[in-house]
Amino acid sequence: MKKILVLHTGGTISMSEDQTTGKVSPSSENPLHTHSHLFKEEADLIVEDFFHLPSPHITPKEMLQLKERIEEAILSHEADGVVITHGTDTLEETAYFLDLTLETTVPIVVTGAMRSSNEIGADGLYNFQSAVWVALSDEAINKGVLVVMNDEIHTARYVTKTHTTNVATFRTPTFGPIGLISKNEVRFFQQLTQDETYSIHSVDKDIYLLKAYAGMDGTLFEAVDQPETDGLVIEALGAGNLPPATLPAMQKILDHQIPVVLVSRSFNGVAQDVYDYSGGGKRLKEAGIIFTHGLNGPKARIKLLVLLSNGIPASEIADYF
Ligand SMILES: NC(=O)C[C@H](N)C(=O)O
Repeated sequence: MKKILVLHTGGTISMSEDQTTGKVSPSSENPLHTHSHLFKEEADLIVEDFFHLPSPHITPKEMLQLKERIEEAILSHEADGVVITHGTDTLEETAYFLDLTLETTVPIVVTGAMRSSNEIGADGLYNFQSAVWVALSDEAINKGVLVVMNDEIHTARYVTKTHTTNVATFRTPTFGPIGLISKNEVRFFQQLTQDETYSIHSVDKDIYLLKAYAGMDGTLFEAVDQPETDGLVIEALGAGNLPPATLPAMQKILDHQIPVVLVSRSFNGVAQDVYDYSGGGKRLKEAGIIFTHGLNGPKARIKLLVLLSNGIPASEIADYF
């Protein structure tokens, strides 16, 4: 029987709702513990309450601790698969961080819930069951970190939370999910392999994320342009353009050798250096701004953090995006 390491980190999946006030808060006992027996015919679950945090409290430091615990379990052959339960607000960032830093073929699956454990139609136990099934599946081997929610399997790299409350919140814009769970069957549609991992031991970098808007000027860029700043990600307009009033401050950041990574604030598509006007993508790229292909802002920030934490010099960062 396969051994699955289950690391609970908190989030709505381990919360309950006060039936009189409607307030949702962390439960004293993880509600999923009462259901471990459901899997006794299928898997040997090793369960740990690793953190008990709402996911807005998760930082790269917790992500690194999680990565180190998983690495230890894999190296000691403690687990044939790993399931992580996590709050959904920052789930995509933790999942992508693990994807970029864990070099393994072992299935690693992240899941969560949109409804707390005692709400009508609670999705936590169902998503947890699906995640265990995916972690047990031979087809999930060597696919990098996967996110399983609401009967769908997504890559950590491109999945994103798209709705504040709907259980169908996790989507992969542009590319779509890579598999599904149909009743008790796990089916993959694509043969993916994990293609990049970086070894890191610390996450002490100051990287900021700014979003462009009509009429934006250089104020926020000037605030970010500090000696201790290690990097900047900008969610630019459309295919990858910025309002011209941002440019003088942006140029100063580039002159200070701070890597600036550009993604699009559009939900679908990839950033491209198309337009040749002041603030247009062609000119931004020529000025030294790094374009990404399909990552959203929070993911590009995680990747920049991982690359810089790995020791890659700012001058070489462009080669990795
Ligand atoms: N559905 C959730 O898990 C949301 C919650 N605020 C969290 O991320 O911790």
